[in-house]
Formats: sequence, structure tokens, C-alpha cells
Amino acid sequence: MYKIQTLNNISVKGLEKFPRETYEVASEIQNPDAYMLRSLKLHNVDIPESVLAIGRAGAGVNNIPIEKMSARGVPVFNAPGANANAVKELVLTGMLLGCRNICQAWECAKNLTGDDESISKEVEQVKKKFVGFELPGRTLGVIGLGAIGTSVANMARDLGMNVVGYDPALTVERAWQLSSSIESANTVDELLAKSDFVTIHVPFNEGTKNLINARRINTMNDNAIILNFSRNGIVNDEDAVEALNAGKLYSYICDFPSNLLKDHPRVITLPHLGASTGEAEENCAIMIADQLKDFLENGNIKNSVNFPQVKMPRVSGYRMAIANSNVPNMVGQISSILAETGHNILDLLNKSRGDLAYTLLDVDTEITKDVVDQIKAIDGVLSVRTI
Ligand SMILES: NC(=O)c1ccc[n+]([C@@H]2O[C@H](COP(=O)([O-])OP(=O)(O)OC[C@H]3O[C@@H](n4cnc5c(N)ncnc54)[C@H](O)[C@@H]3O)[C@@H](O)[C@H]2O)c1
Ligand SMILES: O=C(O)CC[C@@H](O)C(=O)O
Repeated sequence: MYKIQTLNNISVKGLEKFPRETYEVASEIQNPDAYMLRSLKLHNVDIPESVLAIGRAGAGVNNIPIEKMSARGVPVFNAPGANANAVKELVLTGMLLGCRNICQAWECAKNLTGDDESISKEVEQVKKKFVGFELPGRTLGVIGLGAIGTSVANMARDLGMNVVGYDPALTVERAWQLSSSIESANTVDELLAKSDFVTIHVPFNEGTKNLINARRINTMNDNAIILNFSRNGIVNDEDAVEALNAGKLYSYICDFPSNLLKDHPRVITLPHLGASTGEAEENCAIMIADQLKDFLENGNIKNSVNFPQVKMPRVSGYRMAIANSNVPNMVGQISSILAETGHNILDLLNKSRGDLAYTLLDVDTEITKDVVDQIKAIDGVLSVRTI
């Protein structure tokens, strides 16, 4: 019986992927084989040694101690692209809320008093305060052209906007998906100088912390709108508010509320709603459940953020999955032990990624605990499982 512990609310469509006969799935469970979570911060959580894999039902993995998990030979999975459409639609919503002053206008409408005739008169007076601007012909800068950025960029082109994108690690797959009319910037500064709207779709890490700061905001066009549906900390909120107060920025739309932001008249802040659609929650949960299941049952790895992609069809009922440091002679030492203990290797796949490597081996006879212990004792072996 495999045990999956859910640490956040996970769509039942994903949880239904785990057959009841072979899986126990619960939010409270002793010695889980895997965690399934969304945004819960795991950095200060004591993760039990029983955990073999962590599945993040979403894109961002900055809430997970990846290095610590790598050192334990534990793959961390995410769900690339599974919530991209939900975020794209909210970015469009944010752009329209911002450029048409919708939140301020709605607040004003809610505060109208008197009979309907006087409300109608008042409406004609107040509406001039909320005159906005339209999207076609304006320039959208998209920082990060991954699953979300690419789809936001294409959407903006379809709406008649000019689009400029920046991503120093643009993949070939994303380049194929991007509309050929999207201009490429060589630096963030070059992008900012051209943009009326700037939207950010990069992971949060040391390299992207404070990516948008006072210096960069000052180089932007006057009255630009910044949208942050990526992570708190990528835009320096204090600097954004200062620029709003100085009349430099038009509006700041952000998915990460704080005391500084929540009541500011030119900030629209939402409670981390980017991926909160039934469709996105289902897509993410199903993708993660499939990946965890294939890992637990077969040792295969798909969409891990720390381990290589590994898939090997089973040729016997005796499989071993080994995570190890990416150093010479690991496979040699492992196969020597298997040979010395009378196992014939029927198939083997070894892949590496950075400092880590991962090996799947199918052998002809059952692998005993003694053999597992000998392999575990090899210097550089991080985890060993028989499946
Ligand atoms: N608000 C939400 O609910 C929500 C939902 C989904 C994702 N997110 C956030 O959005 C981020 C992006 O998601 P995604 O699915 O597009 O991920 P992705 O991995 O498909 O794309 C990220 C892209 O950013 C690029 N990148 C990395 N560092 C960069 C930098 N310094 N400058 C420019 N580009 C850089 C990468 O090359 C990659 O192409 C996630 O990491 C997550 O933090 C938020
Ligand atoms: O799970 C969520 O609701 C948010 C997910 C989002 O931040 C992500 O990085 O995918």
C-alpha cells in the first residue's frame, strides 16, 4: 500500500487517479511515501525519511527545499503548463481592470446615494474621473517566456498589442509557440523602456528577487502598469508604491497582498488567484498524480525539477531505482554488487542532471535487503528502492 499525504487542497480529479486498493490518500497520515501539495511552505517542515517524492500541483517550487531533497535522492515534481491558461486569463483581467480604472469606478458606484434619478445624474458627473485607455497599439513587455509568458504574449498580439519579450533561457519549444511578430529584448532594461504594461512570469529565486526595483521603474515609460502574477519579492513592493505615489506608475496589479498594498488606491491585489480555476486545479492534480504514481510504481521520472527525465519499460518483476551523485564508476560499482550476488541485469538506464544521476535496473531475480544495503553503502548513493 502506498501512502500519499496531501498538504493542501488538491482536486479530487487528481486524487481519483490513485486506486483505493493500492493507495491510501489523506491529509493526516503516518510515514507517507509522497507529499502532494500546492503553496504550503516546506522549508521549515521536518520531512519524514519515508518521503520518496514530492509533487507540487502547480508551477512554482520556491516553497520546497529542493537542495535538501536532492541530497536525500528525493525527486520534486511540478506540473509545467497545467495552470498557464488560468494565469493568462487573470493577467488579461488585470490589464483591463488597471487601464479602465474598474476597481475605483466600482467602488464609486457602490457609494452612490439618493434615488435612481439622482444616481443617474451623479454617474454622468463622476465618470470623467475614470476615463481609461485601450489595449491595441500599446506595448506589453513580458519578462519570462515559459508556459505562462508565451501564452500571455500570444494573447496580447491577438488583441492588437505590440509585444516585446525577454527570456535569456528561452527554449526551442517555446520559441516555436511564440508568434513571430513578438519582438525580443536583449535585457530587462531594454524591455522596460518600450513597455506600457509589464508582466512578469519567472520563478522566484536569488536571480529574480527585486528584479523590478526603483532604478528599473525609473527607466520605464510614465504611467505604465506593472503586473506581478509570479511571486512576491520579484517586484519590490515598496519601490512600486513609491512610484505610484510619485505619479510615475499608473497602476500595480499583484497576486500577493500585504498591508502595504491592500488598501492603496492604485494597487489591485488579489489573494493568489492565478491558478484558482477548477480547470487549472484539476489539470495540476491529474498531472502530478500521474507522475507520482509512475514514480512510485515504476521508478520513472517525468517533470522533476531536480532529477533527469527517466522512463524505461519493465522487462521483469524485479526493478531497482537508485539516485546517486553524478560521479564516475557508480554504475560500475552497482553492477558489480549485482553480479557478485547472482543477479543478471536485463535492462539498465542511467541518466544525469547536474550533480545528480538516476539509474533504473531490471534484473532476473528478487533483490534482497542485503543487496540493497550493500548498494546503499556505496559512497555517493543517495537512495535505493526495489519496486
Ligand atoms: N499566481 C499564481 O497563482 C501562479 C500560477 C502559476 C505560476 N506562477 C508563477 O509563475 C512562474 C512562471 O510559471 P511558468 O509556468 O511560466 O514557468 P516556466 O518554467 O514555464 O517559465 C519560466 C520562464 O522564466 C524564464 N526565466 C527564468 N529566470 C529569468 C530571468 N531572470 N529573466 C527572464 N526570464 C527568466 C525561464 O527561462 C522560463 O522560460 C512560476 O515559477 C510561479 O512562481 C504563479
Ligand atoms: O496552487 C495554487 O493555487 C497556486 C499555484 C501557483 O502559485 C503556481 O506556482 O503554480
